[in-house]
Amino acid sequence: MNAANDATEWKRKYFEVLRELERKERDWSLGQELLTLAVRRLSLLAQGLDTRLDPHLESLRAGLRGELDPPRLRADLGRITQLLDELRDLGKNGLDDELVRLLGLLRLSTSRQAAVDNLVVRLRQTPPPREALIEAIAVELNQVLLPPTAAAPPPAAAIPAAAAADPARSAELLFGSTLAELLDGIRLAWTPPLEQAREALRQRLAAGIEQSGWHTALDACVELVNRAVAELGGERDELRRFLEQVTERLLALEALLREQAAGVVEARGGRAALEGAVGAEMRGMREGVERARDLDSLKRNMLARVEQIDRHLQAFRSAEEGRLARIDERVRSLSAQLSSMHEETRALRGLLAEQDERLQRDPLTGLNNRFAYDERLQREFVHWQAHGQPLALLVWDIDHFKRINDTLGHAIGDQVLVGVGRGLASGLRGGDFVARYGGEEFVMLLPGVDLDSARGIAERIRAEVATTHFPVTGSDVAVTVSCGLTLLREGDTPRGCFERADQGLLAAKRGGRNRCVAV
Ligand SMILES: Nc1nc2c(ncn2[C@@H]2O[C@H](COP(=O)(O)OP(=O)(O)OP(=O)(O)O)[C@@H](O)[C@H]2O)c(=O)[nH]1
Repeated sequence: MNAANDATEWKRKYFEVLRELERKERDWSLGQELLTLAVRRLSLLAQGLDTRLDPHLESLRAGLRGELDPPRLRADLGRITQLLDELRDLGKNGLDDELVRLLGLLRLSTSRQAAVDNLVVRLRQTPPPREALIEAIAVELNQVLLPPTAAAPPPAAAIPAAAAADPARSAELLFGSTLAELLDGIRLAWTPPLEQAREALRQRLAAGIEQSGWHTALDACVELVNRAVAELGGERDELRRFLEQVTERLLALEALLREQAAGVVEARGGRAALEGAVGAEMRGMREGVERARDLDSLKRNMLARVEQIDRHLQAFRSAEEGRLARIDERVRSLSAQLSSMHEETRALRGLLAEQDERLQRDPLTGLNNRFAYDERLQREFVHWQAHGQPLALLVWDIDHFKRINDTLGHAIGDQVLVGVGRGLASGLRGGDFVARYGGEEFVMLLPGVDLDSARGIAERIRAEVATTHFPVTGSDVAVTVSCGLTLLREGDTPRGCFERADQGLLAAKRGGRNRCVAV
């Protein structure tokens, strides 16, 4: 009886254990299937983020469809995490949009498809806060994940030995460790607080996640990744602002540099050195930006470079100031010298003009002298050669002047010379020229006057002198003058022309004086 009872009891216990084992096996299979689906759904979340990522996500999903192949899964996960690392500029809103889009891409059983489609429409119309969005998606995923499907055999290597006897526990551990591995592989720029949160979540996941907490664990992972992405965006904004500030400061420095450098011709060497130094710092900045792994080191590098540029500029400016002060001093002394030279030159020029005037003026009569006449005749001769305008040359001589000297004295003779000179000059118009040639002899140059006109002018002057009583000390004196005149002719030299006029004068003297002879 006892033996029979024992046998019955043993069988009952055996069947109980068998049922329990079958139940756990079903649970484990369900867990395994759910885990597979979770990873596939996670991969779907990332689908479409980047075309390079998509083939690996598809490969990962394909790997999860058949028998699990851990080395292949690990390879796919490695490549996916590496690519995720490159997708740092993914925005928070973009990820939310992707969640909704991916939810819309799910192809489910007819009963769930309508509910999911409905949810997608509602989310697109009025996007809820992100927490609510994740909650809604998690609810739908849970609905999809809960009905069991055909069980896949577990990969022996994926089941921890300690948990092998407990399939449910194995599923919890596998789910947790897979998520932890995924989380581990996401190489975003984790800030210290986020890194702490990630470590805490990873430990929680590694300890295993009960089936009822899977959607919360998924939420936590997505939430953490979104926070990291958002912080990355914030950090990028901060970096952009910082770089803008640096750029502004550099532009200000550059403007100052240009201002300092403007007009400084001699400072080429200093400027080249400064430009070289600034250029090196700028190159350092660029390399710093390329090498910088985080904002703090980038900021330190940038500020150090900017300060270095500032120092170069200060050194350049003080060198420039010294140089400009020396130039200023030199310029001041030069301008003092220049103004004194200018004064001296002006005085000298006045003196020269005075001397020139004296050189060209006859001191007795105040008329042009022989020297001035030679110069003027030369000029008129050149002009005549160029333009062919007539030029009349008249030579005058006071008749019997020796007698005046002899009878009235030399001093009275001088006064007569002055009077006659004045008389000759008063008979001319602007542009004409009269000079005392020497002794009691005078010459005239009448530009633009033909021979007839010259003869007329000479006659008028001669008559004027003949009828004038020139005042002298205590009396007045009447004199007559004779004139020989001619025009410049082809082949003439100034001297030849004068000699011809002189011949005319001689003829006038011979002809009885007080007359004009044109030749
Ligand atoms: N007072 C004065 N006499 C001068 C000056 N220059 C020349 N004479 C005189 O002028 C006189 C010129 O005399 P002549 O050359 O003989 O001729 P003239 O007496 O004028 O006789 P004709 O010319 O033939 O009419 C000389 O006695 C000179 O000494 C001068 O600057 N002042």
